[in-house]
Amino acid sequence: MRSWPTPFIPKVPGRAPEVRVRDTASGELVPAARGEVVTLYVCGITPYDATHMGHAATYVTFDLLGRVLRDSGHPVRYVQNITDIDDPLLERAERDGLDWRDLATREIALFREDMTALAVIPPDEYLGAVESIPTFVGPIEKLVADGWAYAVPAPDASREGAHDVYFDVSRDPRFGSVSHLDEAGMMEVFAERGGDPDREGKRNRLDALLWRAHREGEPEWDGAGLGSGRPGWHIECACIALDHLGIPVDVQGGGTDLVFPHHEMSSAHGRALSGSSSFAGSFVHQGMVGLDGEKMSKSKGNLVLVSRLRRDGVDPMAIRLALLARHHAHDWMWTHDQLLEAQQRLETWREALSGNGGPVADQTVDDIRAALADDLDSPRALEAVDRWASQALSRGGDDPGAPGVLGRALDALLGIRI
Ligand SMILES: Nc1ncnc2c1ncn2[C@@H]1O[C@H](COS(=O)(=O)NC(=O)[C@@H](N)CS)[C@@H](O)[C@H]1O
Ligand SMILES: [Zn+2]
Repeated sequence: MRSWPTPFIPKVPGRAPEVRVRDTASGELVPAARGEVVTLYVCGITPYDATHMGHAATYVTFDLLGRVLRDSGHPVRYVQNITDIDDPLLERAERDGLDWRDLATREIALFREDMTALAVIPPDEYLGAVESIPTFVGPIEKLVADGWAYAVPAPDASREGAHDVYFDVSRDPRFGSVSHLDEAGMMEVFAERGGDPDREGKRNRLDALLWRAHREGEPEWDGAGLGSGRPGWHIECACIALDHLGIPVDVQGGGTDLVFPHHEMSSAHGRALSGSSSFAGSFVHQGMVGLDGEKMSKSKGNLVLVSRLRRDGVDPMAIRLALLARHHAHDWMWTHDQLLEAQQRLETWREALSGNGGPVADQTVDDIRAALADDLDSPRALEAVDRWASQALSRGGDDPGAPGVLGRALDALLGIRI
């Protein structure tokens, strides 16, 4: 699948320290890089209601990680999927009287535009689930052959004697090692996030769907020995990560609403397929962005869309700055005031950088690097720039090169083009 144009990334003298991130699985602050090249798998959108502020916060956060990793001397191999087939997409298409493929195409195009406007560096590989389905069939058959997965009769399938296929979570001794939820905690969110705990014939209520036999009116693909049907959600990310990056990946990224079941399950599937004892060196999660007291989500429909703000003439750099002003690890509420503050901050920075000199900026660049290398502490990075700008505006400065150095650092490290 086509991604979007890569923004120019200026060179900045020096380099960031080794980046450390808070790993959800261990709870520890760990180095994001475990070798020279860093492999990064970030879950992509399910293409409808794109691109709301929650999506944008997530992709800007992992864009920041990619930028500071490159700046610290690590090439990054970045892969992202698109869940362009799944129940929620089919349900939304149904609700809006659209063909699900048209809905996906329209929303992916909008997402590309928004990512481009927000100066998000595209993944090296951008894979749709639909185009990748042929690569899921073999691995699912292998999971069955190796005893990790089993068939459940599907009496409502369109073909007599058809079966769905489920992953047996009781076979995985490390199940729960990502979310650290107990069974009750898992059961609390499993159903609302795509699980089917009450499905007849499953060995364990938390077992996850790997392959769904064709039902009347649903799209279907050739599943070879699995029969005609379509893949489950979690196996998609496990297979794409395995095929395009290898398991373990260095970093698995996503929002905190993916910790369970999605990253727990894709980790279980990926470890079973690869034989690796871990799915990722670290799991990094973006806190939930809300609006008016509730998580911004499609089901609630309380969405602030990047494209709508852009259409109203809001500078995408102000949107990005508003997102960077909040630490990625915390949940937070989007307010219009935050956008106004970000616009004001951008104006102040632009004015301070427009002079033909300024205070020496080397320390400011070091402070930005140190903040981002410390679990992507973007609020602290922005405060360093605020200090330089207020000094430049109040006392001026005699370093003619300072605005250029700092302007390039803002672009390369924060993705903020002045
Ligand atoms: N309100 C929110 N705040 C922060 N991140 C969010 C919010 N809503 C969704 N996200 C994140 O945005 C990304 C895309 O979400 S999504 O469109 O629902 N798609 C999916 O979760 C799957 N396609 C992942 S394979 C996910 O990482 C999700 O955790
Ligand atoms: Zn995913």
